[in-house]
Amino acid sequence: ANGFFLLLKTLAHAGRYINEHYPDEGINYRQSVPEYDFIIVGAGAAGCVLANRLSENPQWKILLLEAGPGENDLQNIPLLTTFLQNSQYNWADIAEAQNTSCYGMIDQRCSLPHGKGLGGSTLIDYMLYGRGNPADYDRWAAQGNPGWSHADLFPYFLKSERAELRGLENSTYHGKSGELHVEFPTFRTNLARTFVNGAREAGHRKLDYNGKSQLGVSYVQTTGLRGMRQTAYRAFVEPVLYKRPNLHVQPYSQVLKVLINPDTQTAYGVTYTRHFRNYEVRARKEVIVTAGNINTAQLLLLSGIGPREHLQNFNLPLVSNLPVGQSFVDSPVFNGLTFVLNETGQALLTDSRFQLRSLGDYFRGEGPLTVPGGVEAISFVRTENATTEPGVPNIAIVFSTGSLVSDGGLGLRKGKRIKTAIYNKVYRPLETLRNDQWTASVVLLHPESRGHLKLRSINPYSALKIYPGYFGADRDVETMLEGIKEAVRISKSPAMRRYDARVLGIPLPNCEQWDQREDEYWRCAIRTLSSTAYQQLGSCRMGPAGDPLAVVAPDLRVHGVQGLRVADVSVVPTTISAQSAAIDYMIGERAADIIKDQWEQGSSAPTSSSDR
Ligand SMILES: Cc1cc2nc3c(=O)[nH]c(=O)nc-3n(C[C@H](O)[C@H](O)[C@H](O)COP(=O)(O)OP(=O)(O)OC[C@H]3O[C@@H](n4cnc5c(N)ncnc54)[C@H](O)[C@@H]3O)c2cc1C
Repeated sequence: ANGFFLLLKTLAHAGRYINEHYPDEGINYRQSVPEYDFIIVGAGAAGCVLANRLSENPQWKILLLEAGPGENDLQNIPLLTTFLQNSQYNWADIAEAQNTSCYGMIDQRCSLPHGKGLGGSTLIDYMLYGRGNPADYDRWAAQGNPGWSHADLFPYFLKSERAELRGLENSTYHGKSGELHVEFPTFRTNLARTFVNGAREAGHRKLDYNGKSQLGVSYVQTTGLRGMRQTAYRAFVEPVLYKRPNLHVQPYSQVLKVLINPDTQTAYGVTYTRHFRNYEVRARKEVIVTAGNINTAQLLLLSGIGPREHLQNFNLPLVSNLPVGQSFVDSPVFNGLTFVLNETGQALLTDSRFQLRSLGDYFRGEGPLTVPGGVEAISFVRTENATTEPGVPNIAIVFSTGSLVSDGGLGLRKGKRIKTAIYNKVYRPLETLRNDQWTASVVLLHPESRGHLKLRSINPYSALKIYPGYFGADRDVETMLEGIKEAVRISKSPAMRRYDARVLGIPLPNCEQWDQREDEYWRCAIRTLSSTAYQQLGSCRMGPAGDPLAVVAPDLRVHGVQGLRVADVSVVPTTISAQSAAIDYMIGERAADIIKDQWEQGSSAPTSSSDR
């Protein structure tokens, strides 16, 4: 399959070339004016929803500023997902060296990809659409965040969604008239069907994980539109941009600082850079930061909002002393559980004729290229020793056909920074093996371990120091181990035994002192090959005044500052039982309603959120 993946990679490069040489084509960018009502920083899922909903009011002028480029159809092929981490759409942050994890990554530093461009992380994500568990949101509300219980938020999930899910047409758990298409990929391998059947035999119920209950197995629901990636920008901004002269969008515009009047503690605009020139633009009403979990924290810190001592170390004048970056949490995934089959022809792109035909199929919205990164099914599991509420999973087992070598070692291996010595010893032999493989990626949904973020310098182009802290709590390793055992149990179900699938028998070089039948081997493997599951949250956590961990109030205003809100996954106060895109869309919807309520009720500014 290497040749075919090289072809796909070439297509992706062509897309990059087009973006770089014709940067504004097809983006409908309009030159900004000196003042807007609302400035939105970052065109990720939440930012795009906000741009759409706030510009519904023709009296309001909205500016959406985005640091990265526009999107490109050539890169919207879902199967290309693993390559996109090596594209211009990734900020490509790298964590600091870790003591308790990332042993298998170059310099013990795991990569932390997140999206850059119109659409944010939805440009490069795996497109899985999952909303988590009602209990996740009830936990937020119970911690002093009125308006954020599941009952409050459920309508917002439905509002965004336009479900076209075969078999769930009459489900009341799905929205039918929103902007964001949600579908099952049209293509399925027999191996995925067997996995779902095997999981059922192992006691997992087949269900809609976005329905009444979440514990069980399902084919993945994705944010695709007839097989093509649908980014947040394409869903929420592109369709309205020409119709709304009050909405301006500027790619290639990186915000450097939020401008805050130190006397009134009020945000009044931002400075940004575009094509090597700096600009200042003012906000009559509010600046809304939706720059993602990492960059939102960075922007606040650079603007004088953060822990007093940390800002003092950089001689940054303090605006509000808040724990920005202190509640960073990232769910790890273990990608090292690969099974080798006794058969060939079951994987996505094994046959060369099939590969070429698949390009034609793709343009009809069919075929294997519509499967995001090879991911086809998922089972949400509550393991025996789980501490989550009944019905709330602590592990997700994500099924994909193939293994780390299926993209020719060109995508995921590079994206994850896996050491060459490990790849060569353990995985490279699979490149020439005719037998098919499948991988169970085990995701820890509710880690106890916490990380944190710090400024590296006051240079806004310099990446933050990121300490994800994976497996700082031993308990997280044990939960992951339980997840691995459950995946192995599924592999031994009668349905799956048909393929006589065996766990890949080559041990990781740094764990060789243990036998693969011993738990200790897997504990070592977990700390070696786990990395981000792309569920980073909480760096600007939401909570009431007086909550020592809170950065924003339940109405998303930054504590102690007027005219400034944060409205993305960085505000999420506790972990969720899903990946984060659907949650980010929901936060955008909820934020838009809060803002409309506060400004449309009266013409004056909302009163100050609590000072501390
Ligand atoms: C590789 C990967 C796979 C994922 N897979 C899934 C999945 O399958 N399912 C799922 O639900 N979730 C997934 N996620 C997570 C999901 O995509 C994100 O949680 C979600 O999009 C977060 O949205 P956000 O708005 O908070 O941030 P982002 O989407 O990251 O958007 C922030 C935007 O702000 C811009 N920005 C940042 N700083 C500045 C600045 N200073 N000035 C101007 N603009 C700025 C960025 O360029 C970016 O476009 C994945 C994420 C990644 C990275």
